Parts: sequence; structure tokens; C-alpha cells
Amino acid sequence: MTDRLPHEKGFHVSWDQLHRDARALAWRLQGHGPDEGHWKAVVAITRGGMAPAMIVARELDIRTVDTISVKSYHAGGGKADKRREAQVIKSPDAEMMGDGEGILIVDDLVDTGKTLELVRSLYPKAHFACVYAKPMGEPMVDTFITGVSQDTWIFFPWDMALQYVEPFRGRD
Ligand SMILES: O=P(O)(O)OC[C@H]1O[C@H](OP(=O)(O)OP(=O)(O)O)[C@H](O)[C@@H]1O
Ligand code: HPA
Ligand SMILES: [Mg+2]
Repeated sequence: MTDRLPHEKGFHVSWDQLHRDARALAWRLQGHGPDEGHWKAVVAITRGGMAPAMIVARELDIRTVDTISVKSYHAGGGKADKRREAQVIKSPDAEMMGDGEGILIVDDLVDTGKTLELVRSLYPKAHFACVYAKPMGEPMVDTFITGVSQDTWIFFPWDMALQYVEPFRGRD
């Protein structure tokens, strides 16, 4: 949690908002697949890409869904080291993936672009789609819905809970 504190702004996304934005992503992608507008498969980048990928697959009627698991870590070992590296710890079906041609790869957001840079290097011909994007990561994504500033932290619904808040004016 501490590495999130330097972010100046918070962008809190409800399940309803995520559903709307992931649907908007699907609608934007509609008809742009290589095979008469269709993609062969949707691949979610776990874990954050799984909910958006499910919604996109449902909207575009794509029944073949796979996952790629990417773990990011601090290169120097400690959190003080700001260099982040990414590593694939589970790959999708290699025969299906090929060089990515005809595959739609979905993640919840692109931030620095490290995750997508790695996945792109493996599947250069895939189409990369995210619901949200920060400026540093934009060159790595082909299609996204909402851009936020680099100093914004996006809070996803699976990381939040409803809780009591004090009235704005507080008590006397
Ligand atoms: O553009 P980047 O700087 O690489 O950051 C974006 C990635 O970071 C988050 O995933 P995370 O690695 O935290 O794992 P998770 O999806 O399992 O929560 C997010 O879901 C993206 O996949
Ligand atoms: O803004 C963010 N929100 C949630 N997870 C993230 N991973 C990288 N950036 C973010
Ligand atoms: Mg992720």
C-alpha cells in the first residue's frame, strides 16, 4: 500500500463503472478483428485483466479465452528500488498464440507499460486493449477507453469495500 501513497490523485472505479467501460472497450473493438472482424481468442493478463476480458469476450461472442500471468517485481529486490521488471510465470497455449496474429490481449490498465512491453515482445502481432491508460504506457496499447494522468492511482472495485465516511462538515 505504501508505494501507492505518492500518487496525488485517486480514481475510484465501481463495478458498474468498470462494466460500462469494459463494454465500451468491446464496442470500440467490434469489427476490427483480422478475420472478417473477429478475433481467434481473448487472452487476459492476470489478474486485473480477467474481469475486463470476460466482459469483452461476452460482448464480442468470443468463446476461446486464455490467460497469461505476469508478475512484476522490484529489480533491486527492495521496494526502495524504483526499477520494476516483469516476468511471465504462466503462458497461454503456444499453438493457439503463434506470433499473436488474430489474438486480442486484454488488461485492466497500462501504467508504465512494462507489462505490455513484455507481452508484446512475445506476441508482436496481437492487438493490445486496456480499459484505462496512463500517458507513459499509451505507446504500448492499441485501444483503450479512458486516459488518466500519470500521478493518478486507479482503485479497482475488487480492491475496495463500502465503508462509513464522516459527514463533510464533521461533528460540532
Ligand atoms: O504498465 P505497468 O506499469 O506494467 O502496470 C500495469 C499492470 O500493473 C497491474 O498489475 P499487477 O502487476 O499489479 O498485478 P495484478 O493484475 O495481479 O493485480 C495492472 O493490472 C497491469 O497489469
Ligand atoms: O493505478 C493503478 N491502479 C491499480 N493497479 C496498478 N498497477 C499499476 N498502476 C496501477
Ligand atoms: Mg495486472
